[in-house]
Amino acid sequence: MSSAAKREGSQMAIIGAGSVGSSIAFACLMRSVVSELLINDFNTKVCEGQVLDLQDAAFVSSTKVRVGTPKECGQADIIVITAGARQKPGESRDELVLRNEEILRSVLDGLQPIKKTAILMLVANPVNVLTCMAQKLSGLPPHQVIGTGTYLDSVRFRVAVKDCLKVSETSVHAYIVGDHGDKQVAVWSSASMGGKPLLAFEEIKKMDRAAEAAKVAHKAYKIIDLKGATAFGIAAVVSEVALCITLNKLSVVPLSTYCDRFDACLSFPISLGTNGVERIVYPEMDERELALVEESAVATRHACRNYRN
Ligand SMILES: NC(=O)C1=CN([C@@H]2O[C@H](COP(=O)(O)OP(=O)(O)OC[C@H]3O[C@@H](n4cnc5c(N)ncnc54)[C@H](O)[C@@H]3O)[C@@H](O)[C@H]2O)C=CC1
Ligand SMILES: CC(=O)C(=O)O
Repeated sequence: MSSAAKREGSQMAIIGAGSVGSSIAFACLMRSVVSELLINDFNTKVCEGQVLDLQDAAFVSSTKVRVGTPKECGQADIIVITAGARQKPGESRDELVLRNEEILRSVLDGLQPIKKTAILMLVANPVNVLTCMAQKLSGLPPHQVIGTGTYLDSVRFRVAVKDCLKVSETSVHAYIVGDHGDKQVAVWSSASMGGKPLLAFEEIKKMDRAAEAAKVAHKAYKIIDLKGATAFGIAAVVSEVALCITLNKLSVVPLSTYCDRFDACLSFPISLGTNGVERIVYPEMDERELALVEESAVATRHACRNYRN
């Protein structure tokens, strides 16, 4: 089936039309990811403004865009949730949890009944905790509820490595796993480029790897200090994830889902298609990396204690 045919008639809904929601809408519009984009925000004035602005850009796209009611959004094939408070400078993602759990609860209520085959994608932070909550409360099977997890962190990681090795980032196979936040883990031990372990390259041996991983983990803080929010990176990520879904690409990308090995919603490479998560891949990790992932699993289990069976 051609890409265009596969996308025919497909709808994506974006809940939350702030910086992140509107940037995601723009990225998806530019890439004609679906036939129709529905945008919803409880701030109806901002929502209408964003939609009118996006409609001005739609002439280069085959996607139509309009305001959607919560009920209409609940019937979309892909539902992206960005509604939520964002970090103030210096604030961690975890500190948003109480505010954003409340918002997510009301968003999910408004979307019901959610289309049985929909893929629900959480973007609002803390994304692992909200993914766990949505797996429990949305009524969808867990493999249809994902979070953007450490995809953006992994992109940031690959850029650091490609700058060091002077190759394109698509040639670097490297993942940040676990937490999309301060406890994220850079998996150096099994990362590779051109079939060769990263740790076997002289440039990587000489690199201050701990400092590079810390820079990746702190990049969002730096952007928030400078401009108040991050938006373009996550927008590119969501457009790519949405294409994986609409085109049933089965690409392996790091996203949040329930990980049985750690009994928590964490971010690990998964293969993703139209039906959602097809498989989870746990990369080889050394003892230190594994211990750090276990630490973030404990923290996530604790944060999700009210939404676990
Ligand atoms: N997962 C990731 O990699 C990233 C996640 N984020 C997260 O995305 C979230 C949104 O960030 P921004 O767009 O910068 O914030 P923002 O403040 O610009 O936009 C949030 C929007 O949500 C809306 N909203 C709040 N409650 C709602 C409800 N019940 N129903 C509908 N809309 C509602 C607000 O009216 C506002 O327009 C934050 O939690 C932020 O931390 C941001 C960047 C990357
Ligand atoms: C804000 C956020 O989660 C990020 O840019 O990574």
